[in-house]
Amino acid sequence: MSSHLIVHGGAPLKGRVTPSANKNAVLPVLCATLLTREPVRLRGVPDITDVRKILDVFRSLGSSVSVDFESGILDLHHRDTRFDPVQDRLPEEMRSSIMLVPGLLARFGAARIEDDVKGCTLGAREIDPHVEVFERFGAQVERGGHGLLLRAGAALRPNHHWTDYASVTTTENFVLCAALADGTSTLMNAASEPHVQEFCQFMAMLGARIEGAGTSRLAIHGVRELGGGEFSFTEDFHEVVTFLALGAITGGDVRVKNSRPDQFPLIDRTFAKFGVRVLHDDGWSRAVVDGKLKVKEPFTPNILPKVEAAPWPYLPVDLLPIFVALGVKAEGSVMFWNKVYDGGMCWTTELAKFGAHAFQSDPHRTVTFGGKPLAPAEVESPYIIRVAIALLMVAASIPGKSVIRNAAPVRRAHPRFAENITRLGAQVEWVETCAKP
Ligand SMILES: CC(=O)N[C@H]1[C@@H](OP(=O)(O)OP(=O)(O)OC[C@H]2O[C@@H](n3ccc(=O)[nH]c3=O)[C@H](O)[C@@H]2O)O[C@H](CO)[C@@H](O)[C@@H]1O
Ligand SMILES: C=C(OP(=O)(O)O)C(=O)O
Repeated sequence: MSSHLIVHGGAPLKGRVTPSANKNAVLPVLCATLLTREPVRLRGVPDITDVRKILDVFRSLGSSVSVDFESGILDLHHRDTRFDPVQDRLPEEMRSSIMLVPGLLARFGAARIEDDVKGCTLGAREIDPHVEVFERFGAQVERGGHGLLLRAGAALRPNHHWTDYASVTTTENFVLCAALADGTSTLMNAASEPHVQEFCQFMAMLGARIEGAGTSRLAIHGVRELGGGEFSFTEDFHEVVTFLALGAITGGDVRVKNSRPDQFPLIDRTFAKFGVRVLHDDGWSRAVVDGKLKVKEPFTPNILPKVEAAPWPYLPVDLLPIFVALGVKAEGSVMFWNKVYDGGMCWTTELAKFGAHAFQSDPHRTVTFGGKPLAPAEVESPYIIRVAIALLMVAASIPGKSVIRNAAPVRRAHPRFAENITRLGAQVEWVETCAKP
C-alpha cells in the first residue's frame, strides 16, 4: 500500500495555525519513560506514526498505555514489564528506535538494535557512535539475528566521553545511560538542538541531574532512581517553519503560534535571503513577502548566496529542503550546503519534473536557479519527511493538479497535516493505493 498526496495548487494559504509538538523531542522523551517505574503524564503528544510504533512497543512490554490523541494526553506506567531481546523486535525505519536501548538495559539488563534504524534515507547514518556510548557505560554488544544484542550488569559505569561530532540521538542516549549510572559522566561535543534541550528538561523533571543542557558539554550526576510526573511539549520549530514557508511560497498570509521566537534569529535571516520577512508578535509568527520572492543580492561581488545547515546553533539540517523549495520559486540563485548528510540532496531530479532548475554539484551541495516558470507534475518523494513537505510546497504554489507519490513520511512527524493546511485554504488530499493514482 502506498500513500500519495494529491495537490490542486495555486491557492494562497491564509489563516492561523497551532503547530504540534516536535517529533524529535517527543520520541526521546517516550523512550526515557522506560527509566522510571512511576506514572508519567505527557501533554501535547502528536498522532504520528513514530509515536504509535513506540506505544505499540510499550504495550508489548506489558506497560499501561492510555492515549487520547484528540486532547494530546498520554498516560504511561511501566511497572510489570517483560522483554526477550532475542525474540522480541523493535521498530525499524525510525531512528528513535535506538533510544529504547538505555531503558531496556536498565530494566532487563538486555536490549537490541534492529538492522534498520536509519530513519529517513539521508545517507550513512552510522550506529557506531551509539555502540561506543553503550560500551563505555559497560554494555557488551554482539551481532545477533536481525540486529545487535546488548547486555549490561546491574548499574551502568559512569564515564567521560568526547564524540566525533555533535550527534542528536547519540547525545540523548548518553544522557539516558548516565541518568542512572553509578557516579558522574561527562560528554564533550554534545548536541544542543532545541529538541535535545526539551528532552533534558523532561529528564530533569523525572529527577535526573544534568548540567550544561543546551551547550556542548554535559555533566550528568547519576541518581539511584527517577520519579514520575507531568510534562507539556512546546511547539515544533520544524512545523512553525513549514507553515510559514507554505504561506510565503503560495503568496498567502499564515500566522503560526510560536512561543520560542528566541530560537529563530538565524531561521529568520534565512527566510530573509529569499525576500521573506518573519515577524514575531505576542506569541505568533508571520511571514510577509513584499512583492515577490526574490533572492537577496550579497554585497560581495560574484559570489553565490548560500544557506548552510549543520548541527545547532547552525540552521537545522531538517529545514534545508523547505528552503530549497523557496529557492526554486525565488528569482535568483542560491547554494544549499548540507554539512551533515551525504545523501540529503538526492532529489533535485524530482524538482526538475516541475520545470525547476536545480543542480546537485556534489553529495552535500545543490544550487537552485529560481524564478523559472513551473508546471504541475507527478513526483516521487524519497523516504525523507521534509523532502515530501518541500515537494508539496512547490506543488501548492503551482496552479493545477500535482501528485506527490509516497508522501507517507509526512505522517512520521506532522499530525493531521493535510487537514491543517486544508483549513488554511489548500486543496490537498491523501490517496491510499496499490496502483498509480
Ligand atoms: C530522531 C531524531 O532526533 N532524528 C534527528 C537526529 O538524527 P541523528 O541523531 O541520527 O543524527 P546525527 O546528529 O547522529 O547525524 C546523522 C548522521 O550525520 C552524519 N554527521 C552528523 C553530524 C556531523 O557533524 N557530522 C556527520 O558526519 C553522521 O553520519 C551521522 O550518523 O538529528 C539529525 C540531525 O539534526 C536530524 O536530521 C534527525 O531528524
Ligand atoms: C530525519 C528525520 O527523522 P529520523 O531521524 O527519525 O529519520 C526528521 O525528523 O526529519
